[in-house]
Amino acid sequence: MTAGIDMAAGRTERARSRSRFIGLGAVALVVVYLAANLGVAHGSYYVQNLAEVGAVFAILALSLDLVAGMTGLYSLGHAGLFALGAYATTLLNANLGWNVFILLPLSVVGVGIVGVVLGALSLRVSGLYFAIMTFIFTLVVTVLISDLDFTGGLQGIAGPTFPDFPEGLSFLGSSVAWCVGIAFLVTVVIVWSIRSSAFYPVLLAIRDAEPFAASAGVRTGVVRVMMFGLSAALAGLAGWAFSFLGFVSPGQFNWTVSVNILVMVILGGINTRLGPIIGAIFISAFPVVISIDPLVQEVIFGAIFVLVIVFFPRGIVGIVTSLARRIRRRPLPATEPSAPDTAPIAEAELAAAGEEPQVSDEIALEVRDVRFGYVRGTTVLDGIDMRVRRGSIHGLIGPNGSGKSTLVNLISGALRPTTGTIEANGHRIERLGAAGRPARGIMRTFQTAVLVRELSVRQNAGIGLYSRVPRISGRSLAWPLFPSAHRDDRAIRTRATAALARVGLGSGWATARVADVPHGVEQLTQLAAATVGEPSILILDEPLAGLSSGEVEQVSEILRQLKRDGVTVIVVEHQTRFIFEMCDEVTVLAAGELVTSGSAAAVRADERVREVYLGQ
Ligand SMILES: Nc1ncnc2c1ncn2[C@@H]1O[C@H](COP(=O)(O)OP(=O)(O)OP(=O)(O)O)[C@@H](O)[C@H]1O
Repeated sequence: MTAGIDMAAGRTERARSRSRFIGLGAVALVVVYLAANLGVAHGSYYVQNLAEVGAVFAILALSLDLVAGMTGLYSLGHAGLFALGAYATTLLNANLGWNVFILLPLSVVGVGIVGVVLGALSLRVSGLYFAIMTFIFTLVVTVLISDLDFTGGLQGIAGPTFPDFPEGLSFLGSSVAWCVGIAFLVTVVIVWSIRSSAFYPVLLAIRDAEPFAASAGVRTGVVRVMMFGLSAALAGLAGWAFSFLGFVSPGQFNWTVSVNILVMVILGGINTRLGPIIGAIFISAFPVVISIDPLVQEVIFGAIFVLVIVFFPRGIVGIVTSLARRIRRRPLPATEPSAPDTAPIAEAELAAAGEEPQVSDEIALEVRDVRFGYVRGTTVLDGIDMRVRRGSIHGLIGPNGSGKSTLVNLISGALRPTTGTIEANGHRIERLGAAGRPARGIMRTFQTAVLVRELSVRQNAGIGLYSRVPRISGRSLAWPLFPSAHRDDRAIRTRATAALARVGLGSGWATARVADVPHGVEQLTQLAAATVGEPSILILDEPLAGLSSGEVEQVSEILRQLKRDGVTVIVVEHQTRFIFEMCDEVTVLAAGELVTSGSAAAVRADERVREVYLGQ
């Protein structure tokens, strides 16, 4: 007991000194930033221009990393968005005399709205098609600014003059250097804040494991569009700041600029804190500092880029972090989740539970006359009825291709039935998307674990709490500044740790990256993510696939415990022995039709089941 208290005290002390360290680090960074900005603002024209252009491109690279790195949207539209910010500021100032400080929110919000519209249109397609759509956007913008009379055509137009500091502040030096520097700082704060927030794992889930994110309650399409809007707004900010550096002309915003911004992100290190900044500084400063023949320079750039992509896909920062990880690497626990390091459900807890709880007669979930076909005119499920009693373990079995996963996908909202109704906890849910299920108390796992491989086991488990954290996306813009965010971080961590312990994954696994853990641990992590939000209905699609006999026994124990906790469990599984041992009731499908549904004993004895499923 004393040891436990001492350990807790030790942890608190460590946490305190860690946050003191982070606080001191933040103060040191601000001091370094202010000193650097002051130095630039007093520097020569050459130094100022180098730093200002570098900072503008760093804003662009960070804004692109928000979508390319965090949500997997490789945009080639950022030069177009950048141009809109720069031209809007220049033209509205030159022609209408609007103040540059009024043009700041206008550029940011205006380009942000363009980004939302472009994102909403382009996100109907993905991957390569998304890149092409956004590339076309940049082409259209550059054609327009080249051909229209009032934009100054190919010659361009002189940008507005940024007002100097008033007399008393003239010791600060160049006001443009501060303007660009502050725009850069604001971008860093927003992007880093999102990276440090509880929303960040959710974004990576949208990128790498979309069905998992949707099953946790994330409206993935909406979040993608909003992220693209935010990224566009930051590109608009870069354009606003850039307009004060001299002339704006079409050549500064053509499609090669979009490619360059992407190269900055990838070369520096995609989805890393410093990578986009390092990439932007390197690519924008290289031609200025090393003055060589442009052709030779292009060749050197190309060679560096190819080498990095082939050998170090995570860029310059990736090289450093993988070296650091190699030095720090800690051994993982034994591969069996029931090994000593893990914490299988406590014996005492099981003993205290006593007799198996009675299953109530209340219906938790009812499927009525559901029909579905993947292609119009075909039928995969034909008039399925299924009633699941509250607190029961309900098995769903049938030969391969009988429609079990399809039915599970209809219940969990990944698909919508052609006709028929689905009612859960007294609410009709058949028209509600997957993201609406957690609010109705429904969570699920997948046949093949769908997780974010670069995140830890605990971070993945925490994603299951998404729908329980209020305004998580909005607060992520300034996450460290909200006291409530610190409370949420702690709560997510504590609940995810507890959920992992409930499925037998002790602290040894919690911090391991999913990419490094064995299959059994992945399956249990899915289970922890699905149960962390304490759903009333849990759907498990083949939870035993690929598990060892020890792990199967462990999953059986977990199901028994869930039943004791009053959770209704629907389980699809091929291992009939497990199904008939574990389940109160079983529904059998064959070729998309209902064969029978009833108590496990009755179904087991049913001749039709033996024929269609057991092959007897
Ligand atoms: N995305 C899809 N598009 C078209 N047809 C599909 C799709 N997914 C499944 N099917 C078809 O629907 C039918 C039912 O498939 P489903 O995966 O639901 O069966 P299952 O009982 O879960 O099979 P298994 O036990 O092999 O996972 C099969 O004929 C399958 O080929």
